[in-house]
Amino acid sequence: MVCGIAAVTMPKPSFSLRAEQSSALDLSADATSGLASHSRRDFVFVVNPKGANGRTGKEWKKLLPYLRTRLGGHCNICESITSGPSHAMDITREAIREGADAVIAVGGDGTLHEVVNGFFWAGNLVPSLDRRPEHSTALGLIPLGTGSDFARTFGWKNDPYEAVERIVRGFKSKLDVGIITGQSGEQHFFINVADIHLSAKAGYYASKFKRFGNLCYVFGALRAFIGHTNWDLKVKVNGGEWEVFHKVTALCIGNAKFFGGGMKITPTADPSSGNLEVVILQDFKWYDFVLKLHKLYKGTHLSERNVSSRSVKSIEVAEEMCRDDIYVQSDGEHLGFLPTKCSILPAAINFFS
Ligand SMILES: Nc1ncnc2c1ncn2[C@@H]1O[C@H](COP(=O)(O)OP(=O)(O)OP(=O)(O)O)[C@@H](O)[C@H]1O
Repeated sequence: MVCGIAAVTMPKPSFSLRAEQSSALDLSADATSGLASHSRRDFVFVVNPKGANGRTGKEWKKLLPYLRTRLGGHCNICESITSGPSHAMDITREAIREGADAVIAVGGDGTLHEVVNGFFWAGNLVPSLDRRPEHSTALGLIPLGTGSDFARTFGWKNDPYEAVERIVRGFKSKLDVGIITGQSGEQHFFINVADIHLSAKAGYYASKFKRFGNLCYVFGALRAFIGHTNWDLKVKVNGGEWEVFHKVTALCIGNAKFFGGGMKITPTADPSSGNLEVVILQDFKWYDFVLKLHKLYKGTHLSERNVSSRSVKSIEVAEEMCRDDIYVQSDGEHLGFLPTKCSILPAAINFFS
């Protein structure tokens, strides 16, 4: 048992799920037998109240009564509001350790990214402390962000009611997770797209303009063009030889298809394929973006002369000449600068789909 039927708001990462069981619920005889702890499923909703400029928090308040009606009969609904960046990660780890059946990210791609990273600790899936070894916590998503790009791969809209119905239906599929290692050697996990150079720089600046909604991506891109140069990058695929790609504008590594608020950048990616799809844009000038933007949004850019793509299990990317200023991001979150390494963890997480 993770927490009571009543929604519980937890301002700090360390919430004792089991402690709430006895106070919030009268489990009477079952509780003493130890069976009741697993008789109702425990679903933890990790809500970023500041997502989409605060819209996530407002929508969540409206959604909660509906959620209770649809799920409350079968599950303990545990609401956990994040207090700031990275909090979703801590909440998720704690919930999994305490035996939650599902952790559901409520917010945008940044919140989902943090929840996914919370499934891991020191490179491994976080184990549950009080469940059978075969128990696994499922991941869910109520997309309520600015871009909500991950949801687009499945054709989902920012519709929280539809998302609740998916969770009620309970159908799950296995999702691959990308692993990305930054300059410091520290591992991070991504579920959507990791990208390098211009797009990552644009993402970095877009995060500063979120108050303008989806326009943040336009402002971010315009800002990123200032001082941008297409650089030669070294790429090593699947542990092979280093290969030089000249004048790289952006290199994108997709577990899923969309980034930047709806751009279908890695159109052949499939988060259940066991592969990452790499798309490299070379020697793009600013006017190429004007002329080819519609193709990037539709995902029809792979046939362009200066675009290449391939399916990989792992990829390493480094500067041909050391520069230390080539941006790297994963799932729209700034990670640092090159060099970087990515690989895939196939079928790592059960996902409500
Ligand atoms: N309570 C909080 N206050 C401020 N920032 C928060 C809080 N909780 C989480 N965050 C941060 O907000 C960032 C953005 O949130 P989120 O991704 O949910 O919304 P978004 O940026 O509007 O959507 P998208 O990423 O889909 O464009 C997250 O990366 C997270 O670190």
